[in-house]
Amino acid sequence: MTDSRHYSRIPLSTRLNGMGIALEVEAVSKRYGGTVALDGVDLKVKEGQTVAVLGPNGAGKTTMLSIALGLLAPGAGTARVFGLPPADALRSGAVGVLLQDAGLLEDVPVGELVSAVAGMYPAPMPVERVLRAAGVAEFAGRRVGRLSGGQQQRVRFALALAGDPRLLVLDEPTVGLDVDSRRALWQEVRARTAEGRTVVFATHYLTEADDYADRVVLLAGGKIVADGPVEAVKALVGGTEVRFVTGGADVSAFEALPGVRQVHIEGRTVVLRTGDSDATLRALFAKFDDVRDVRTVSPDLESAFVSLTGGQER
Ligand SMILES: Nc1ncnc2c1ncn2[C@@H]1O[C@H](COP(=O)(O)OP(=O)(O)OP(=O)(O)O)[C@@H](O)[C@H]1O
Repeated sequence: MTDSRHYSRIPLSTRLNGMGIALEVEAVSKRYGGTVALDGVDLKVKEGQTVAVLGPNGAGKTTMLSIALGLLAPGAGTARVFGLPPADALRSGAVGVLLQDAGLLEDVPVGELVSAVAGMYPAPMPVERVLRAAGVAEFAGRRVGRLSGGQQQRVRFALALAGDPRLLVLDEPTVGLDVDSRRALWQEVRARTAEGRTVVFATHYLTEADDYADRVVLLAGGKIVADGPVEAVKALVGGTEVRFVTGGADVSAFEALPGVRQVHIEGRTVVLRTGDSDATLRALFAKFDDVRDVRTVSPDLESAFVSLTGGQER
């Protein structure tokens, strides 16, 4: 028979092992007065995934992450982290969080702050390692309030790492960071995902999603409008572009080529959007002998973003 007293002494982070789903929101909605911030959002993040949450300003990214972490009450729906109410998972040290503009204690030296926060967790990362990983070691003795905006953002990242969490949730983590600090942050994120840890981050930098995420969740107007591997989301915009220069021929001749869905002309360049670039190219060369400077361009995340969010501001 299980001894429940004994069980309750096992650190929560151990009890969470092997549950499979790191973060989950189900049928979550949230309104602020007349504004619908989230409208029936479902999201399950498996352990080990690196998920980028993208969307224009006001799409609901921060609201969704805050609800998922139990920092904001949903109007409807539920949130779980490692199968538990989010507050319990957060207390256990299983989750590290970096939120936009999170306030920091200003009068405390960086090293002391990191050390105090690490001390609240059952199995923290060694403080020296946190300071190095977040790139704050060089100013560990300085008071937080004296640091620049980018340096303070690095301190926020350090605090997110302090508990050596199995899940990191980062809301626009590289805002205000210089090139080297960005690279260092992503290097640490990569090191963690290589160990099978889970990372969920919101960003406006599509290249960050492209480079570091294995899954993209695209929010617009409080709804998830695309969710899948980066390549699949890119493919949603439909097909490859074939561009070439030609002396003549009219649009309808190109429209008749196999696979072609759309044709437009940019000066002397013809741009075909095709669902089967191999077939299009074979027929193009067979039928038109004055075609030159042929290039094929795969859709990028930027075009997927614009097409799926209706070209809203981001
Ligand atoms: N405390 C609040 N009071 C009123 N409206 C709010 C509040 N917080 C968010 N909203 C509104 O909810 C919607 C979603 O906001 P949210 O901050 O989640 O978007 P976001 O995708 O994170 O945007 P951004 O990219 O600008 O950070 C927006 O229309 C925003 O104006």
